[in-house]
Amino acid sequence: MTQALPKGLIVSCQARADNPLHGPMFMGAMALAARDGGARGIRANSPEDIRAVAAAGLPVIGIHKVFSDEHPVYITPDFDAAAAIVEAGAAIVALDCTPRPRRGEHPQILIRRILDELHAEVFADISTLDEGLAAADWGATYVATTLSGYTEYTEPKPDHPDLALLEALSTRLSVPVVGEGRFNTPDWIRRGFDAGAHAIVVGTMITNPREITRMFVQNGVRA
Ligand SMILES: CC(=O)N[C@H](C=O)[C@@H](O)[C@H](O)[C@H](O)COP(=O)(O)O
Repeated sequence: MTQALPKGLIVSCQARADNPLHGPMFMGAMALAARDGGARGIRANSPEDIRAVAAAGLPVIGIHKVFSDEHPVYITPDFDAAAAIVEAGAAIVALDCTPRPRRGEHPQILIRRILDELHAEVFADISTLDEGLAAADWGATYVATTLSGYTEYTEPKPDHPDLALLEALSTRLSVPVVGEGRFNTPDWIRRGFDAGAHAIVVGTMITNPREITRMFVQNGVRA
């Protein structure tokens, strides 16, 4: 089966409401810049931003973040969120496939409905090997390390990607495995591909000038 997501670098173009670059105009421009720099795909949040980044002509991994005080799951937590981003032009839907409480369907049901009813591919964001194996069993088209370090039961936010998880998934799975989360330098990306990644998603270090500036200030500036 041919997948929509090519091998290579995928750039995540996201800016939350408190970020000066929030909004479809900026995210659309980021996607064009990423395409011209060699990105093979774009990850974007919300129907508005997805419509804007689609103009770059690359495959889009769409997410729809819905934050709530009641549930820890916020990345595409239910079927309506998935349907809205497919309608906006995402051929691939990424969703949280951890077993944590959510407002929508169990991920097993959600994956099936996205495949069968929306005819989109499914990109499973997971945080452990078991979660990745389960998501692939349930039919996910891709499995990605996105949530490692961001669930209560995984190592809290180390400053490097989870290469061990990437390698374990690549060894065990036949679906393409994607590295995502804290791939902050080209060297980490190389190591990610060496560990078996089909693609690597980079966000912050390419599309978030506020965090890039902070990193320079904290690590390079002498007071
Ligand atoms: C945990 C979570 O919500 N991750 C989000 C998923 O869409 C984004 O905030 C990240 O920026 C993205 O995964 C890329 O990772 P990094 O920015 O580290 O390159």
